[in-house]
Amino acid sequence: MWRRVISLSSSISSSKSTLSNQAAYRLKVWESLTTEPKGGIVSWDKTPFITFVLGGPGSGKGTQCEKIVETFGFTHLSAGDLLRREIASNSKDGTMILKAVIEGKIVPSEVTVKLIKKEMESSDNVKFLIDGFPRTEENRIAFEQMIGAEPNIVLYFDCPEKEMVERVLSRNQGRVDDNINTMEKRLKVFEALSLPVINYYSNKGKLHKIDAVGTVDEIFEQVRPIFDACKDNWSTTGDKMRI
Ligand SMILES: Nc1ncnc2c1ncn2[C@@H]1O[C@H](COP(=O)(O)OP(=O)(O)OP(=O)(O)O)[C@@H](O)[C@H]1O
Ligand SMILES: Nc1ccn([C@H]2C[C@H](O)[C@@H](COP(=O)(O)O)O2)c(=O)n1
Ligand SMILES: [Mg+2]
Repeated sequence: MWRRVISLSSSISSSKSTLSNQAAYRLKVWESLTTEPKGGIVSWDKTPFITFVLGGPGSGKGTQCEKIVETFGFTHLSAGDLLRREIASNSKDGTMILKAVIEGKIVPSEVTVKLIKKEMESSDNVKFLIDGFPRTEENRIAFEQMIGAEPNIVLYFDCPEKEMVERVLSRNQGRVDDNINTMEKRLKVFEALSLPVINYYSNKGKLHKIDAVGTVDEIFEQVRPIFDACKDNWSTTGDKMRI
């Protein structure tokens, strides 16, 4: 397995420029389409507290989100889960989403942000963990434009590729993308398109980098103080929002 990951790493640089070019093109198209926010941004009764949860495939985002929900009362919105729900419900975008997920590609931002927005609007909570999003600069800009908000903090679970591959291949949850072929593609996409987003938040001083190797409880002990330190920020938020 390790050997396969090493060879994958060496192929990343050759594929990166193509992926980046595609992303830059899509970003340009997106920006040209979104001079005005579509469908109106969310209007809040109380200021939301938004956490983006980032990290490579299998780095443990969902696992840590469950612990954050239990301990700090956040609402967990996993972009991947919302997209899988669309596939399962045979919605109009279901086939397109399934194809993207199997190929390890990123679904167009407008589709994903609409799903997130719907969940945020119908929630009584104002503390959100948005897991696996934004995966690209296009995702990030779409969120800002369609939701009209930015994250308060961003968590980044930093995990070696070897560990991510092992975790994904032993996950056993029946996911169509938990196989070595899709995983190799997802790792390339993560490096080419998601790392720039992580750097963006690092430059803004919003990033909390967490070493994602260790037991689930050990990792959570790095996460806990981040939220303890934010409690004052969200204690002024209420529990209702409206459109
Ligand atoms: N610290 C850990 N040590 C060992 N295994 C872990 C750890 N954290 C999570 N796992 C396991 O690794 C697998 C991947 O974890 P999880 O689903 O939380 O990752 P993820 O970042 O949400 O992945 P994806 O981006 O593919 O949704 C799961 O089977 C989970 O039980
Ligand atoms: N912002 C996102 C999040 C997810 N996807 C697609 C592509 C991913 O490989 C897949 C699974 O996501 P995960 O459960 O690993 O977070 O869903 C996307 O296109 N855009
Ligand atoms: Mg997950």
